Amino acid sequence: DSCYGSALPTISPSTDHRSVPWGSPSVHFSSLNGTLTTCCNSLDDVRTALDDIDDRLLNLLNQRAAYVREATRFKSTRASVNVPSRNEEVVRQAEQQAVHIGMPVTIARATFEAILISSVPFEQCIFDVNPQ
Ligand SMILES: C=C(O[C@@H]1C=C(C(=O)O)C=C[C@H]1O)C(=O)O
Repeated sequence: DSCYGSALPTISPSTDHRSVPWGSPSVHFSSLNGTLTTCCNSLDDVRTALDDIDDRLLNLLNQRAAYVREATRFKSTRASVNVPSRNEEVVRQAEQQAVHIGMPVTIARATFEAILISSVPFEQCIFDVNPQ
């Protein structure tokens, strides 16, 4: 729907007070034995799933930080640590992939902007603490 685009629409809610849960579970996934499962039946169910995904994201971000650290080894000057054109390419690729896999583009863009505004200072710090 319209909330998956790169610009979010401003739409006032059709009703402001709803009996919960409204709608029907919208997360469909294959469980271990291959049967189709849906989630969720409670806010606790939702938060348990989010906590699990956040843990996996942190592990991936840890791996990414290890490669960012490695990139520093190929930079000869501090000024060459930050590469704005490459930063833009990383965000643009994330936005394009988001469209491709049908995920909200606003989330992809904001997430990768946050990754870059934290990765560059991290890489600069690694550069600074490693005198040659
Ligand atoms: C990792 C690099 O260094 C910096 C960090 C980047 C990143 O986290 O993806 C991208 C570009 C650079 O600003 C690189 O040059 O590729």
